[in-house]
Amino acid sequence: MTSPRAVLVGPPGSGKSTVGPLLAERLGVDFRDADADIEAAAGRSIPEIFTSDGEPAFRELEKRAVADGLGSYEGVYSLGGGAILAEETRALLAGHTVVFLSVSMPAGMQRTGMSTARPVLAGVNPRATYKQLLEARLPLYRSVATAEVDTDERRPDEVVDAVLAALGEKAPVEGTS
Ligand SMILES: Nc1ncnc2c1ncn2[C@@H]1O[C@H](COP(=O)(O)OP(=O)(O)O)[C@@H](O)[C@H]1O
Ligand SMILES: O=C(O)C1=C[C@@H](OP(=O)(O)O)[C@@H](O)[C@H](O)C1
Ligand SMILES: [Mg+2]
Repeated sequence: MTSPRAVLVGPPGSGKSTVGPLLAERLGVDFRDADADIEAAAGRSIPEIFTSDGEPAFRELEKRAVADGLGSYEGVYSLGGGAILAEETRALLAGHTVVFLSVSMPAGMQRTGMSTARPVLAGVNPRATYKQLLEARLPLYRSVATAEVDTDERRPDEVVDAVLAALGEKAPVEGTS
């Protein structure tokens, strides 16, 4: 049975899609992003899927994509921020190496603020939406995580260092790899 080397979870803006490829490069493994897989399979962007089919339909696609990925990927695997909302997905994550990338509300808002790519943050009061989302999901991220890394004060490459340390993998010394 194959298993991803590390699964990245966390709220929108925690840096899963940015840190994932950097982490994969450092570990010398492949990278996959569940959102990219869903978009490729559907032939549509995530906002398009939300608009035409609605969030429940997106969550179904997400559940199937993540179940496939967890069973077949061996590299670093970044999930969308809401993947852990599905109880089946949380159950499937048991036994995997799951890193929760945490982010505070101000930093997460700043990182996601300029983008329209996340329908869950669209609306009249993105601040309240983001706060609610963090509060509701924090226990879920923690329930599946085998390690937690705070991303607030770290650049993406520093997040990678912290993830490698949390996984017990020594970060290669500059210039020796
Ligand atoms: N550690 C970080 N420090 C500063 N900006 C970051 C960091 N990680 C990600 N970003 C930026 O935040 C935005 C969202 O990152 P992304 O990787 O898409 O997050 P996620 O996949 O978790 O939603 C991007 O513009 C990215 O460049
Ligand atoms: O938090 C969420 O519910 C979502 C987060 C997005 O991924 P990122 O966390 O990578 O932004 C994407 O899966 C979709 O827009 C829904
Ligand atoms: Mg992402």
